[in-house]
Amino acid sequence: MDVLRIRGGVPLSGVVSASGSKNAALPIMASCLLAHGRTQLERVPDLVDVHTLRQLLTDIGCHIESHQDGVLSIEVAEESSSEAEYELVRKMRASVCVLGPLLAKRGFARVSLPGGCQIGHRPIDLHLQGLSALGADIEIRNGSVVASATQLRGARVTMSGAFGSSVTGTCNVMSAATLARGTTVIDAAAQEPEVVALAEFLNAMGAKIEGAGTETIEIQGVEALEGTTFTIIPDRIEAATLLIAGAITRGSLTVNELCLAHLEAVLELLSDIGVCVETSGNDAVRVEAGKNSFRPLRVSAVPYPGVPTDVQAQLMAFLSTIRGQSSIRDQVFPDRFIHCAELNRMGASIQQFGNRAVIRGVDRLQGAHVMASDLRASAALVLAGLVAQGETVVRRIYHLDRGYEALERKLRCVGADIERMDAADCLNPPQTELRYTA
Ligand SMILES: CC(=O)N[C@H]1[C@@H](OP(=O)(O)OP(=O)(O)OC[C@H]2O[C@@H](n3ccc(=O)[nH]c3=O)[C@H](O)[C@@H]2O)O[C@H](CO)[C@@H](O)[C@@H]1O
Ligand SMILES: C=C(OP(=O)(O)O)C(=O)O
Repeated sequence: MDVLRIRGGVPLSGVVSASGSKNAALPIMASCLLAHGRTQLERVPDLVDVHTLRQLLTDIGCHIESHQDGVLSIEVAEESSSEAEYELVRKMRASVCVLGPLLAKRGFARVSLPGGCQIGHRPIDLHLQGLSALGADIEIRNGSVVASATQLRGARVTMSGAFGSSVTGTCNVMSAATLARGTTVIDAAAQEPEVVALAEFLNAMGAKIEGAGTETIEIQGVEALEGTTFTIIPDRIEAATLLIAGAITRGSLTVNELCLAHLEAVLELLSDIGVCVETSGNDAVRVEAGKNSFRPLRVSAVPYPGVPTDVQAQLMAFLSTIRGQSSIRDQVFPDRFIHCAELNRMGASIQQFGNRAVIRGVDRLQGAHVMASDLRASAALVLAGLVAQGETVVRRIYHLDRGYEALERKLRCVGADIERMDAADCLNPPQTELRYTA
């Protein structure tokens, strides 16, 4: 099993590019099931979740070819199987996004209940209520959702749950509604850029969707959708992770090929902390953190356009290195705090109180052997390792590989001392000495 070994303390400097967005690419790939003819997707990130979904789509009849530079062509070759098996679905949350398209196009879907990151309770009741409202018969049988419908009908549905709107729930219902008879209105729709990207993609295939990016989405059903060509939006979570890598190492780092508009809350937060943030056009940001003194602060992770829950762990790593007391509340996934204990192993001082973590900044983190528990927790541990004194070994990086394209290569290009190696070659915990600030 691979691990990442990081020797911390190098301020990152230079230029690095954001990849295409995982969370936009996955529902878009799933929605290719709705179309006749071939779709060409550009800027698809090369990461494990994309490979997993590719396998799943192949199993249910898609013909998929990879071309150079992240170009993927997807065409439905046959429709005899509409069953997404546990072995693949358990590996990632977004596999549930095939449910709506299969139901709308083939009238039947059997999809294992999804896996994904262990970041707390992750029901799919809003997906199922939405699809039922469109006329589907749905039951849970032996760990799978079994859904059928001869013809979906437009309806008014809500995506409002106890912790906000569901992102993949909105994607599922919106894509199913494209082929429903009549008009569907989704109230309390998720407003994330990935939902907007999916709506734009579906419209490019011939759907009639309005209002994506607001809390009300209206979809007029059409008879059929046709393949198209579409470019995946930049990954705002990866971009934020890279910017925090620049800041936490007190470096000077430019991230380009990102979408500035999608990162406003994160950039404002970095500025509030005291990081010098310079933007250039709509697609590049430089963080300069060498000589600044930073301020602790209170952050709440909330739905878009606020600070994303998917950046919460990475921010926590950064705040751990800033003197004074900060706090982070996660209002989307109130239990998403497994990384606290691992950051504390590196000398951080973090205490969890319900959906809030209180962080007392320390002068220095120390290298340690740590274990990744989920995708963004892995990223947080890598960031902590980049600034820690001595050597950090991050284990279980298969979580990281699910959602980051070539992260260690990108970090190495801007100066990080980071390498992937076999766990067996990295057995001895590093010798470090812990020094806390009072
Ligand atoms: C593949 C993908 O795009 N994953 C993202 C997506 O996950 P995902 O779409 O799974 O997350 P949701 O937006 O559905 O979840 C948001 C909140 O709603 C709750 N909920 C969700 C569905 C439901 O049917 N009932 C319900 O109560 C969840 O438990 C959570 O508290 O959005 C999350 C929130 O921005 C991100 O962290 C994930 O990276
Ligand atoms: C939580 C995430 O992914 P998933 O929803 O696939 O578990 C994520 O991308 O941070």
